[in-house]
Amino acid sequence: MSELRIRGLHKSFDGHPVLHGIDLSVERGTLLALLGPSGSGKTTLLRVLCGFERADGGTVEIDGRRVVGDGLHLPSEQRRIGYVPQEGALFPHLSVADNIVFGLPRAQRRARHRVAELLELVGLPASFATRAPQQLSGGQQQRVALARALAPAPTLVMLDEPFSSLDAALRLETRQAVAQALAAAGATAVLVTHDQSEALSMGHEVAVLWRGKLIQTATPQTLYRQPVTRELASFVGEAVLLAGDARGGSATCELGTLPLSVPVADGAVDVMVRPEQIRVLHAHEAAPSGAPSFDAIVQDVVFQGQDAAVTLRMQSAAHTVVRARVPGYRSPQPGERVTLTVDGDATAYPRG
Ligand SMILES: Nc1ncnc2c1ncn2[C@@H]1O[C@H](COP(=O)(O)OP(=O)(O)OP(=O)(O)O)[C@@H](O)[C@H]1O
Repeated sequence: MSELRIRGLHKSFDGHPVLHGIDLSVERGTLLALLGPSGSGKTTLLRVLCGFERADGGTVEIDGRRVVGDGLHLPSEQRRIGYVPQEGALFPHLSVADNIVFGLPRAQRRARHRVAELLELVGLPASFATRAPQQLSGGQQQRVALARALAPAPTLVMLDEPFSSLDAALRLETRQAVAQALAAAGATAVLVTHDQSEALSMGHEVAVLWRGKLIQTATPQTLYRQPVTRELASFVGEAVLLAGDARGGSATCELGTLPLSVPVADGAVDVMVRPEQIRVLHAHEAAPSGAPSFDAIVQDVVFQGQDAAVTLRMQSAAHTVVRARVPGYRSPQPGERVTLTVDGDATAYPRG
């Protein structure tokens, strides 16, 4: 059953449309990542759902109850939404425990209702209850913000770029802790982010907002492997795009004839593969039997430890330049002659 159901939602500011007819459902107990570039309307959608902004049209239902539609605009406090903002969300003059119970009825506040249980849920020791927020790291503060959002047992939890102020190592650790806490609480959640790796790693589903429209809602795997537009392919990861010709469920391009994950009409296409699908074989290595292979010269290597980004000039008539991503320990040298093969399916976008 859908915990959140949005139909035909519109919102404009000063006559400029920001959300155009959004349709979206989030199933109970799942985490939906709402991904989009800056200015695509993510925050506006979140603010309309929370009741901080009025929609111009459309409907919103939370747990089967209409909160927006036909002139209805239920106040935020009646929507049973837990909200985790970007940063600075905790009251500095209150202890961790007082922050957690802040939104609860007075009697529960006094009884420090479920503080130890909620701290445990977000992976923090019970002894943190008496600390001041300033005595916690940024990631720990965001976990307390989540505990506070979960305290009133909301129907829906909204997280607005909650990791953006954390450094890389803390971000990974906090993401994991938050995902585990949401799953353990059985929460239905919407995570707003412009970070594709965050959306792909945390979302059960990812919805992509592009210039105020939802252009694709899919599992992380499908979104990454079969993005619906070339622009989206480049936004959710690195994309290698080559001119080609589609015929009978395959496409032929400078990297050979590749099976298509989704068939398209025969004709001129742009073929998309991911850089990690391009295997770079050193001169002494043989291509897997039967696999077409292509000569190339390494132009540039950016070594990043775990892996390396390799720019290659193909030794075909067009001398096309492609980018591959290889494991760091297999990183080739600039100027090296190599052989390329491609693993897996491609995605094609009809031209014209
Ligand atoms: N209160 C407002 N008044 C006028 N225009 C607004 C208002 N709020 C947002 N906008 C405009 O709506 C568009 C979408 O903004 P929004 O903040 O929703 O995007 P976003 O995807 O959350 O971006 P970011 O990732 O940068 O936060 C922008 O063009 C913005 O200027």
